[in-house]
Amino acid sequence: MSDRRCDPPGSYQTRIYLKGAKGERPSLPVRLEALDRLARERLSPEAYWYVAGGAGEATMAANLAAFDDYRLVPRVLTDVSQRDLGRTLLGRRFSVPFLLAPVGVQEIVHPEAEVAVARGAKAAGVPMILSTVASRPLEEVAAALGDTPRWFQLYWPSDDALAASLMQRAEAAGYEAVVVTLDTKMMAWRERDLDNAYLPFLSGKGLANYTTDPVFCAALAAPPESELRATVRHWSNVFAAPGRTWTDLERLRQATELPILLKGVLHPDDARKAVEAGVEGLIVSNHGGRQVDGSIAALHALGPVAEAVAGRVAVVFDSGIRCGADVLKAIALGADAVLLGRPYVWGLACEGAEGVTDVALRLLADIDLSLALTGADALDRLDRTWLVSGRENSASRN
Ligand SMILES: Cc1cc2nc3c(=O)[nH]c(=O)nc-3n(C[C@H](O)[C@H](O)[C@H](O)COP(=O)(O)O)c2cc1C
Ligand SMILES: O=C(O)C(=O)c1ccccc1
Repeated sequence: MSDRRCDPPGSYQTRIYLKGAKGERPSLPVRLEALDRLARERLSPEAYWYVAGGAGEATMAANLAAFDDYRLVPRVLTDVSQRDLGRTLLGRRFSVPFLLAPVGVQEIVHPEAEVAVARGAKAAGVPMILSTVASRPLEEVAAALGDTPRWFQLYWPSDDALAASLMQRAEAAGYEAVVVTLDTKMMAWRERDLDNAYLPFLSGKGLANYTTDPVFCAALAAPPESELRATVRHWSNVFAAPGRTWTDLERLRQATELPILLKGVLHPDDARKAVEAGVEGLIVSNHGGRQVDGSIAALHALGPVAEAVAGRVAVVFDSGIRCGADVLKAIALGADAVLLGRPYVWGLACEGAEGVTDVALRLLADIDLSLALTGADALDRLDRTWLVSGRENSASRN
C-alpha cells in the first residue's frame, strides 16, 4: 500500500504562493471557470462544444447544483497532522481517491491526445481509464503510463468476437479492469453538435482501438486507412447493440478474467441486478449530462445506489466532480472513489500532459486541505454523519 502521508500539508498551494513572491502567477488558471474559458479560446468551437456540451443543459446544471444540497460539518481539535487520501477498490489500495474518467476522441483537444493524458496521469500518480473510442491505441497509452494503474472502458460492440479481442488486448497491456459503459447505446440529441454538424468519429477520429484490432480489420475489404468511409460504416454498425439486456452480461463475463464495472447505473434496482449478475463494481454516472437531459443528478442517485449495493461491490461516482469538497461529499455518500472528467480535458487543451498533471495535483491538494480542515485524517473515516442537507441550513443529521 502507498499513501500520501509524506506530502507536506498544502505543498502545492505553498509553491504557488512562493511563485507570487517572485511576481509570477500560475500559467494555468486555478479557478476552473477561468481554465474552461482559456480552453475555449484555444479550441475550435466544434471541439470545445463537443466536450463542454451535453444532451441539453438541465442535467449538466443539476449535476453541479446537487453538490450544494449537501454540506460538510467540520470538526475541531482532531489530529490531522498526517492524512491518508487513499481508497481501497477491487481489492487494491489506491493512493488517491480519483481516476481520470474515460473521455473519447482526445485528438480533437490536443495532438498527443490520450498519450499526453497518460504522461500527465503518471506524473501526478493518478490512475487513468482509457476510452474505447480513443485516438491512440490502448497499447501505446499503456506504454506511456508505465506502472500507473489503468482500466479499460469498453463500448460493448455488437460483435462478441470484437469485444473479446479488445478485452484481451487490454488485459495483455496491463489494464486491471473493464468499465462497460451502458448509457451510450446511441448518441443522444446534442443540439450544440447538431448546430455545428459535428461528429468527430465520422471523419475517422477516435477509432484507433478499432483500426488496430485484428477482428475489426478482418471484417473490412481493405485496410482501414485506405477506405475511410467503409471503416466508419463498419464502426457505426458494430459500435453498440441497443437490443442487449441483462442476460447478455454472462457472455461478456466469460470473455475476460478482468473485474467488470458497469458505468451509467442510476437506479437502485439496476444496482441490485448488477450485484446479482456478478460484476465487481458499478459507476454511478449520467455521462456528465451528455445522454439523457432531464435525468436525475448523478449525486442524487449515489446514496440510494450505495445503499442498495451495501458494500457488496465497488461503487464509483462521476458527473460533476469539480473540487475537493465534491470528492469528500461523494465519499461520505457512499462512493469508494470518483472519476474526474471535463476539468482534466481543459488542462490537456491548454498545456498538454503538464496541464493534466496540474489539474490532477490541484484537485489532490484541494482534497487534502478540505479533509484536514473538515477535521478528518483519512478519507476512509467519512460517512453520512459528516454531512447535513445544505438547503436546510441547519446542523441536523440526514
Ligand atoms: C468529451 C467527452 C467524451 C467522453 N467520452 C466517453 C467515453 O468514451 N466513454 C465513457 O464511458 N464516457 C465518456 N465520457 C463521460 C465521462 O467518462 C464522464 O462520465 C463524464 O465526463 C463525467 O461528467 P463531468 O465531466 O461533467 O464530471 C465522455 C465525456 C466527455 C466530456
Ligand atoms: O461523446 C461521448 O460522450 C461519448 O462517449 C460517445 C462515444 C462514442 C460515440 C458516441 C458518444
